[in-house]
Amino acid sequence: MIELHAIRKAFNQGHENEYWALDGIDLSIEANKVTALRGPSGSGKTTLLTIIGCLARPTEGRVRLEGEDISGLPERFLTEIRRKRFGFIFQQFNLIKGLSALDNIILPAYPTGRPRRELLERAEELLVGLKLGHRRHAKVEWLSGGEQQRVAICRALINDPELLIADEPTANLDTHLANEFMGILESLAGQGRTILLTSHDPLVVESDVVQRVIDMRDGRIIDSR
Ligand SMILES: Nc1ncnc2c1ncn2[C@@H]1O[C@H](COP(=O)(O)OP(=O)(O)OP(=O)(O)O)[C@@H](O)[C@H]1O
Repeated sequence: MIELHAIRKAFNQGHENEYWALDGIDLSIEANKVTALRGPSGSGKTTLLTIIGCLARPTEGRVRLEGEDISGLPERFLTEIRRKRFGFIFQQFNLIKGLSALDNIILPAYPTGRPRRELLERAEELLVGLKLGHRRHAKVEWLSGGEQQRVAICRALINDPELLIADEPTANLDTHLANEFMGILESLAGQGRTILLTSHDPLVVESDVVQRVIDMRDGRIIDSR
């Protein structure tokens, strides 16, 4: 689905504090699989996610999506790809306070022009699927951490993305909620979704739901199984 070729990423390029967060990544992310990036803090996992998700551009190297080289596309095309084909679940969930669960979920779908009624129906369906239908009108700041994450998952799914990207999805969850998240992941994987996540949580990377683990260190891939 996605192929990376010789990806390098520098921060503060040309300055005294130039830092190469990724240093030669060749990787192919397969469709319909759950892949995890594992590695110590600072190994480049999040940086790699942002490049795969078209949130950032590599300094060097090529990214191909379904065979098409997207590395050089203008920003508006990348935004379009991001919106239509990827769903993101961030570590801090990034929900908008003051808005209800439903309103948070439909936000990424506004630019698509789909009718609000249709979006609300789909958002409700997603919430019910994650056993949170009864909290649909609650403001997100009233929800527990696990509930907030489920809202974030619904939001990531509202545009029916081919690839779901999650950065340290269990970092803010206790063991019980982390197990609950793994159950959700299992059902999403069962629907044939392609999922890419970063994690150093053994509960995630050692679970049977994760089909491929890629080990990173110092901006490189050191192992892959
Ligand atoms: N905007 C930035 N400016 C400068 N350096 C950065 C920037 N973003 C990341 N880095 C550096 O790049 C390296 C890789 O960071 P990255 O966030 O990808 O690591 P990570 O493996 O996801 O770590 P963690 O597990 O702690 O989230 C780190 O050393 C980090 O300090």
